[in-house]
Amino acid sequence: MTDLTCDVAIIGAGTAGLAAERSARKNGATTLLIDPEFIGTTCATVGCMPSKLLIAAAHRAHDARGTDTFGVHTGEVTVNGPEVMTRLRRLRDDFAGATRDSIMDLPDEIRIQSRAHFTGPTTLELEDGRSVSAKAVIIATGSSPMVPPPYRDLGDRLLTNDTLFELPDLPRRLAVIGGGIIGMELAQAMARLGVKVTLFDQSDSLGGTRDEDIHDALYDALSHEMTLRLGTDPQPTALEVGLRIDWEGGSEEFDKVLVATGRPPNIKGLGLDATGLDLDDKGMPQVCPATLQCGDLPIFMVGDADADRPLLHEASDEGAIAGRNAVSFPAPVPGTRKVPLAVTFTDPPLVTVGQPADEGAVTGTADYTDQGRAKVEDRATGLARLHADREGRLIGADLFCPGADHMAHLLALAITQGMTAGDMLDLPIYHPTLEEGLKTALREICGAIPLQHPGDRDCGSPSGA
Ligand SMILES: Cc1cc2nc3c(=O)[nH]c(=O)nc-3n(C[C@H](O)[C@H](O)[C@H](O)COP(=O)(O)OP(=O)(O)OC[C@H]3O[C@@H](n4cnc5c(N)ncnc54)[C@H](O)[C@@H]3O)c2cc1C
Ligand SMILES: NC(=O)c1ccc[n+]([C@@H]2O[C@H](COP(=O)([O-])OP(=O)(O)OC[C@H]3O[C@@H](n4cnc5c(N)ncnc54)[C@H](O)[C@@H]3O)[C@@H](O)[C@H]2O)c1
Repeated sequence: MTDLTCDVAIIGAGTAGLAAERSARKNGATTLLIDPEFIGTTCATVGCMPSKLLIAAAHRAHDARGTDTFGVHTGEVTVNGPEVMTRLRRLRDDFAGATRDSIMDLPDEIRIQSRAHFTGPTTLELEDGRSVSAKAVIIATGSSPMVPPPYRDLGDRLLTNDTLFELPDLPRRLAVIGGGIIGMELAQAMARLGVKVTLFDQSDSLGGTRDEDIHDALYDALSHEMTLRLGTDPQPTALEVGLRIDWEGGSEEFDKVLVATGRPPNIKGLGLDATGLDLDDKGMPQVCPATLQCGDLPIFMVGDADADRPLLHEASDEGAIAGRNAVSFPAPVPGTRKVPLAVTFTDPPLVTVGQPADEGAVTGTADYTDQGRAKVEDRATGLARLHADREGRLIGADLFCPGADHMAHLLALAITQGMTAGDMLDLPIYHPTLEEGLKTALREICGAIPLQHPGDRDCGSPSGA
């Protein structure tokens, strides 16, 4: 017997699931939003927002320590760990509370507090034994930290992004396992807050880069703030107090270890094998990135659950596309996917936009170690690489430089609009700004294509540009 029926059932009330529910309802469907907790999204509770709060405190400490060069003397800078963590949790709780309120604003009959698993392509069973029958199902179950076996028995010495933000105080010595996005952001933040940090990765390179020079600049910047041990196979041992990490050729003791070795999709226990979908060796179905449909069934997969572009704005976009397509099934419409944009909030930020420099691309470079505004601010470091096609149209960029998180949006706009390097040079670029640094890269592309240089466009550089 079916206990609940709807047009579209959404499993998971995170960013992607909430967007999917809104979209399906806006398109005329009756919906059910199923989640065991409704505690707020990963972004608000244990992801984007608390991590940025920690990073914000770290930036303040770093800037406070760096004032002497301006002739401004603040005296010794001290970091009060409990105060840092208390502010973090207070604001984090506000963000999470606002998200929870928006969930609670949904009509009661839509919210089903339970875990769900498939019993067929469009039928689900809830933990309390009730069943759900829908015309379409959207999977929006997110992802969770993967903790490799040797770290699982470390008790409270082990931290992941699920537990780090609950610490009452900052640890004195922290091992970070995984030099990907989470590892780099949190390792640098902790180091700037006075924690002695060693970052381990089994790979020889740090994550998030696709350009060798950008990687070298990133490595150089981080290596001044923490110990980097790449290409190692770290192995932990619990001590009476804290833990020891051994690797080939060395060992070091720590108070805590943060494991940031990736976040696989939450598909365990979902019963995907009951759907009839073809599953790969990881148990994942094929998901069309344009429609978010799984195979040819009325099942859609969005957000971190589909493992493609696991970022906040992509989770919202995917939810909205899938919500609409779940209603229009069996005629899903390909959604417009935005220019890929990823920002790692290190200082300076690490950014990728659009395509990498594939064969045939023309690349221009801007050096930020000698850029006027960056020098004014005592932040002169890193570089930007802009990539164009053979016609000079911008197709992508890799940046590790001050202001990269903001300039990335300008570049995404230019790529979306099909602008050439010359078109960008025809826009007003204020002096002296970080954006001005990009002119060097744009001019290099124009020269290499070559693009016609309008007779009335100046090619000089103002002082400190
Ligand atoms: C530390 C950290 C920092 C980050 N920083 C950024 C950032 O700065 N910028 C950025 O763009 N992205 C960032 N991200 C990534 C971003 O947070 C995620 O991409 C986004 O939150 C994914 O949203 P989602 O809806 O897919 O998943 P979630 O928000 O995790 O939602 C999944 C929901 O599914 C529910 N669920 C799971 N299984 C079941 C089941 N069987 N039945 C019912 N419900 C179920 C869960 O309870 C949960 O509510 C960060 C992530 C982390 C971890
Ligand atoms: N600013 C942002 O947008 C932001 C911030 C944080 C997280 N996120 C999202 O969260 C996702 C997950 O981030 P993440 O950093 O956990 O994963 P990741 O995939 O970016 O990095 C994992 C790293 O761990 C290493 N690793 C794996 N197993 C290991 C082991 N046993 N020992 C040592 N190293 C090991 C890998 O080589 C890799 O470098 C990201 O893909 C991103 O989408 C985004």
